[in-house]
Amino acid sequence: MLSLRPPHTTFPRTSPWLRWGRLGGAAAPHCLSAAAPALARETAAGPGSVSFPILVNGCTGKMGLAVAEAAVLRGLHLVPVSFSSREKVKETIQVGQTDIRICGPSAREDDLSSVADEFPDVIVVDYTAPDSVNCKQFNPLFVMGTTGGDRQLLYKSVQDSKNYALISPQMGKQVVAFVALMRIFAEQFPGTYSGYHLEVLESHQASKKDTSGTAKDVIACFEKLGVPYDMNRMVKIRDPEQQLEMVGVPEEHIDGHAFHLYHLTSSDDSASFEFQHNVGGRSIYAEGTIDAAIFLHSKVQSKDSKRIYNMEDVSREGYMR
Ligand SMILES: NC(=O)c1ccc[n+]([C@@H]2O[C@H](COP(=O)([O-])OP(=O)(O)OC[C@H]3O[C@@H](n4cnc5c(N)ncnc54)[C@H](O)[C@@H]3O)[C@@H](O)[C@H]2O)c1
Ligand SMILES: O=C(O)C1=N[C@H](C(=O)O)CCC1
Repeated sequence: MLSLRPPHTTFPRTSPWLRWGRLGGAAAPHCLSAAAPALARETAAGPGSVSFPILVNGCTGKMGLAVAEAAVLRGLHLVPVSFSSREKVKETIQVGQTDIRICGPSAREDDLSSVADEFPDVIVVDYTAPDSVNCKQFNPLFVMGTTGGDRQLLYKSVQDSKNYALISPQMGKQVVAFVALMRIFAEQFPGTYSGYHLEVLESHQASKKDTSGTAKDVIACFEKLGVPYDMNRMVKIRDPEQQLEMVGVPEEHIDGHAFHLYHLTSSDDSASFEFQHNVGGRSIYAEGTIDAAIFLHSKVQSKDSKRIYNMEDVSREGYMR
């Protein structure tokens, strides 16, 4: 079933998922070249830069740690506490010169209210798990990178509180721009792909509990373009062996990657279109998150009338490095 003919000579009838095996080794390094420079190359805050306290929830996880490291390198003041899941509570984590005390979820509202007193302008960044998305933030100014949970409720609670927040399931600026492009595409050419069939595949680390929030946003654009899609049909790959052999995820990124493929086929199979965005590691998200925190801090300082932002706002206002 695997087509080995060059893509321009064929309109594949096979599942694009199967064709990922063929794309594997060759495509991955090229796709991964979009990743941001390694965090280690970043320098501390330069002239004209800002500094404010930042508290990162989920520091025992991959994103939380990457964001904490990026915060230090960008000259922000890392608050030495972090919320995590119950089993990690005894841990202390060192990031730069800061020893971060890990607190359990139950401490979220009580023990740490003193942090908000001590650091009134602290921005809280959350990279935990879908089941904590709707927990009340002890501090009203936050950047929500965690995906899943009840998103409507999340927006409603921020709206009701009239506080500031930046919420995005996608912090990587190149992917944010791709999703924005898809949105504009759909707004300008609604219904263009009516009658087409859509296949969506997403591959993430085995620990990812929810469906990709980015894929959901892109699918909403395809729906405007005329292609209805049942989310239950999405192929979600979480098995490391399949990821290595079929998707072509490099081994070093098995624990942290986001590979997406959207494939459109016309009803008579005479035309097909394919969109991909493949990211390995956490660096583009960590950098984007710091950009988001700096952006949100500036909005709070200027008492901006808009209260809830997304990454498109950050990018459009030139905050993404
Ligand atoms: N917005 C983005 O651009 C973006 C990028 C990458 C990951 N993510 C999302 O961020 C989240 C974290 O990703 P990760 O790769 O760091 O995962 P991870 O599993 O490496 O880390 C999650 C951390 O959260 C902690 N945790 C789990 N449940 C918790 C709870 N109820 N309360 C507090 N802490 C809890 C865990 O102990 C762990 O340390 C996921 O939802 C993921 O989808 C978003
Ligand atoms: O869990 C991840 O890894 C990612 N999740 C986001 C999503 O759900 O779309 C995107 C970035 C990587």
